[in-house]
Amino acid sequence: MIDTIIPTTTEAAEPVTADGTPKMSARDVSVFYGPKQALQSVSVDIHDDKVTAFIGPSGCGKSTFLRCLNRMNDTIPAARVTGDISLDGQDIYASKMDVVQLRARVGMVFQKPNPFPKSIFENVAYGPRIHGLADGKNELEAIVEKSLKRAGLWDEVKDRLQESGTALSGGQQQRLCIARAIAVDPEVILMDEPCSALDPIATAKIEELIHELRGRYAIAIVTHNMQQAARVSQRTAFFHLGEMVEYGRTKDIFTNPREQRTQDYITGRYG
Ligand SMILES: Nc1ncnc2c1ncn2[C@@H]1O[C@H](COP(=O)(O)OP(=O)(O)OP(=O)(O)O)[C@@H](O)[C@H]1O
Repeated sequence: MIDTIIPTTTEAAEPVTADGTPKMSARDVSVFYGPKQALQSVSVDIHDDKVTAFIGPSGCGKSTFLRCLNRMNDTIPAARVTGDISLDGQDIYASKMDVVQLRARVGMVFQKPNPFPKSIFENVAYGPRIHGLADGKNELEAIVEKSLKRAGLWDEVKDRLQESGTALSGGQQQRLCIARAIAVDPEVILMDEPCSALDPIATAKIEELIHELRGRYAIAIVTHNMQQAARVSQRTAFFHLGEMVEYGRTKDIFTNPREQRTQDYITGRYG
C-alpha cells in the first residue's frame, strides 16, 4: 500500500544533529486525562524552516501533543500537562504567559474546517481587529487581502468577500481557516489532520500551500496519511501508545528507521 516509502535497509538512520536552535522545544511532556496517561515523556523540536509531521496509529497521542504546543489542552478540564515547552526559549506554560497572545503566535487549523458563520472578510478580519493589528479600515483590508493571497484563496473569493464563509466548498473553507490563522501574523502553524475531510483535489491544494508557507512559518502537522507526511514534511516524529518512538529526517524515517516499531508502522503492520 505504501510501496514508495517501504524501507530498503535496516541500517540505523543518522540522528538529526545539525538543525540549530528550534523555534519550539518540548521536553519530557506528559499528558493525563483524569487518571489516564495519554502521553509519556515526549521530547520533540519544531524548526522555523521545516514542516514537522506527527504520525502514528489512532489514539497514540498525536493530537494531544499538538494541542500542548499552543495550550489548547487548557480548554479540556480533565487534561493535565507536565514537562517543559518553550517558544523562542520562553516557557509557554509560565504563569505570566498570555494564552490569547500565545495562540496568535502559535495558530491552529483543525481537522474539520470551522469558519465562523460570518462573511469571508470577517472571518479573516476578526483576529487582526481583536489583536489591534490594523490601524484603520485600509490597513485591515490590506491584511485580509494578504492573508487570503498567502492561503491561495484570494482569486477565488475576491469578488464575494461579503458572502458567508460557510458557503464555500470544504477545501476553500479550510484555506479560509488557514488565512484566518495567518492574519494574526503567527510564527508557528499547527495543523491537525487538515485534509482528512477533503477530497483529493482540495487535499493537493492544501499540500501545495504547506510547501509555499514553509520558511515563512514553522509548521507542525498531524496526519494519518503517511504519503502525505512523506510529501509535505522534512522532519517526522512517530508516536505509538503515548510515546514518541522516533524523530528524524522524514526521508530517514520512511526509508531507514532506527526503531522496529517505526518500521512495522510504515510497512503497514499495524495502524
Ligand atoms: N478530551 C479527552 N478526554 C479524555 N481522553 C482523551 C481526550 N482526548 C484524547 N483522549 C485520549 O487520549 C489518547 C490519545 O488521543 P489523541 O486524540 O491525542 O490521539 P491521536 O493519535 O491524535 O488519535 P487519532 O489519530 O485517532 O486522532 C486516546 O486514548 C484518547 O482516547
